[in-house]
Amino acid sequence: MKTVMFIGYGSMARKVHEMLPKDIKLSTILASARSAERLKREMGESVTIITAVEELIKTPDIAIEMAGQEALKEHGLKVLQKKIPLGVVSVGAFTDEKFAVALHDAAKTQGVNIHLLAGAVAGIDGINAASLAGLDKVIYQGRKNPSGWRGSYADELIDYDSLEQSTIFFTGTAREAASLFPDNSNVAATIALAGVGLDETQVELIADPALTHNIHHIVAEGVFGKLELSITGLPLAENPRTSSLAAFSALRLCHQVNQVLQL
Ligand SMILES: NC(=O)C1=CN([C@@H]2O[C@H](COP(=O)(O)OP(=O)(O)OC[C@H]3O[C@@H](n4cnc5c(N)ncnc54)[C@H](O)[C@@H]3O)[C@@H](O)[C@H]2O)C=CC1
Ligand SMILES: O=C([O-])CC(=O)C(=O)O
Repeated sequence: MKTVMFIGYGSMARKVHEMLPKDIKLSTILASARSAERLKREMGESVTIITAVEELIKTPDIAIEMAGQEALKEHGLKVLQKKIPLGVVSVGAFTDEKFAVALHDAAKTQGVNIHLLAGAVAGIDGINAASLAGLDKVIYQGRKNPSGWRGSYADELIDYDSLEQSTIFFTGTAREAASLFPDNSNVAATIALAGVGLDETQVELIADPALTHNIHHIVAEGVFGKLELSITGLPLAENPRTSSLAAFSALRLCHQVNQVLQL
């Protein structure tokens, strides 16, 4: 039986746990100090709850971060230093160049991989393949109901009470988007790292009170031709910021632990 450690046990991680394949066991949760005691009561003996990588007793086959950019910065390096492959959803942390280099070097030294998950979007494979031949431009638009932006830096840019129609409240680069909106725009960083980079990928963020889904629209043009892709993703019931597909992309990595055929 292969084992997985989750870093963070919020909306996304709970969904992945609920759907884990039978041959993968959640052995450990690396939780925040605030939630550790509550999780110990909830999980009983079945899952070990720790708050630091140093407390790890049995090494899992893979660790998946689903806790936020700061948590990735807190635990990512230590996970890799234990030779544990690492799945990452808070890809926006890679906007911090020093951290990105340190994480990359640690993985290389230890001989393990970092899996940057596609998260809430699709088409990362195609964008990455196209980038090898040359991409002229990549544009990402993220549209959510205002509830999907609340609690972020958007609060300073949007007057929620008077918002009646679809409104672009941010235009900038993927680097700016993923660092200004760390819980809502990690996909901008993922698309950028697959394609033309964090400073060349154009991003527009939109609040639309009529929306019940999170809409991700990507346009990429280059030597290969043109890609235009739109995802109308259902948010997780527990967290309107997070599209359910992001959880399923982490679930996919759990499946891949036992898969010979890697799609
Ligand atoms: N790439 C993508 O498509 C997406 C990425 N994300 C990223 O995934 C993260 C998780 O999303 P949700 O589960 O919806 O958020 P959530 O807020 O429901 O859960 C986050 C969990 O992480 C825990 N946590 C926070 N700091 C921690 C730390 N230092 N160590 C251990 N645990 C810690 C919290 O206690 C909470 O249980 C988001 O913060 C965002 O960075 C979210 C949506 C899409
Ligand atoms: O789940 C989504 O719709 C995208 C998201 O929050 C992120 O990229 O951080």
